[in-house]
Amino acid sequence: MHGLGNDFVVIDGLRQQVRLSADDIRLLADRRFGVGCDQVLLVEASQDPRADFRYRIFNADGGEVQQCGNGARCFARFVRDQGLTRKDAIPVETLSGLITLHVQQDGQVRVDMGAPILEPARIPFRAAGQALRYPLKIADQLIEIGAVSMGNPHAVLLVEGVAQAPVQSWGPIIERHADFPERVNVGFMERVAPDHIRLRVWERGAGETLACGTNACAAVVVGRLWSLLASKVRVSLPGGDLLIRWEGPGQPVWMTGPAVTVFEGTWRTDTARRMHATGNADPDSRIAAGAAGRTRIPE
Ligand SMILES: N[C@H](CCC[C@H](N)C(=O)O)C(=O)O
Repeated sequence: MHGLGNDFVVIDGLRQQVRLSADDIRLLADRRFGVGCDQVLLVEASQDPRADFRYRIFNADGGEVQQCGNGARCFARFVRDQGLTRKDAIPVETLSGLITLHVQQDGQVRVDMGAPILEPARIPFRAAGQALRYPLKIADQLIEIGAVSMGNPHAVLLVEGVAQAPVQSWGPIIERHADFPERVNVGFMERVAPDHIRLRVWERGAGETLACGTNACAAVVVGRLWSLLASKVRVSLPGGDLLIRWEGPGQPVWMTGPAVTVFEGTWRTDTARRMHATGNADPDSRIAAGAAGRTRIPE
């Protein structure tokens, strides 16, 4: 499935017993040796009486994370299309708490992503205290960022134009900056108008993606805190547009956008693991292929 080109392998953990290691996730997410995706979503029964389901989110690097905006919409589409619920308002448990998904008549999904978290310790982000703008030293430069959690951590910086933004160079540096002890997703925001931004995102554990729902929320929060944006903003990402609404501190962020199913299938974990384990690519050629960016070869 995908939400604006941010793609997912969504696994039914309700009607089958699923146990995947971090290696399995990396292999499944690999675009040559596996199926290929930015994140893997695992749908399971909820432990929370207020929700019928929980869904777990794993980045392509195998790490489990707290929240995923595009993934939440795809989860809603999945449980509806699989006949697992007939509700229009679907409460779901995630690592960062309960969120409610609304499947609309037009096929779009509207999500209450909860209120943004601005206290540095809860992002987590190392800072002297809470502020609107934070200095961040990268290489020999001092840049200014906003820092927000949507259940998962986000840094947002303003750029003149997203096309020339240093996503590939600064993205990985900021993702692993010492001031973000759990790493961070990095948004490069171009303000077009009070109700319109362009955004490119280097995602924690996945690299640059075509869209990132939680960073779109975080960017609008930062833009409003910096008095640059209105309460309703069209966020144009490389994969398409999201509509984000935020009335101000303490209020929830609402995200509306599409969710598309592109394929259904069966992943043969046994053969995939065995075939990969016996793969005879010699280390040098694997490294060369990886270096050429042709594929992300799991270790
Ligand atoms: N890379 C994110 C998880 C996926 C978020 C993104 N795909 C979205 O749509 O919000 C993280 O490590 O927190």
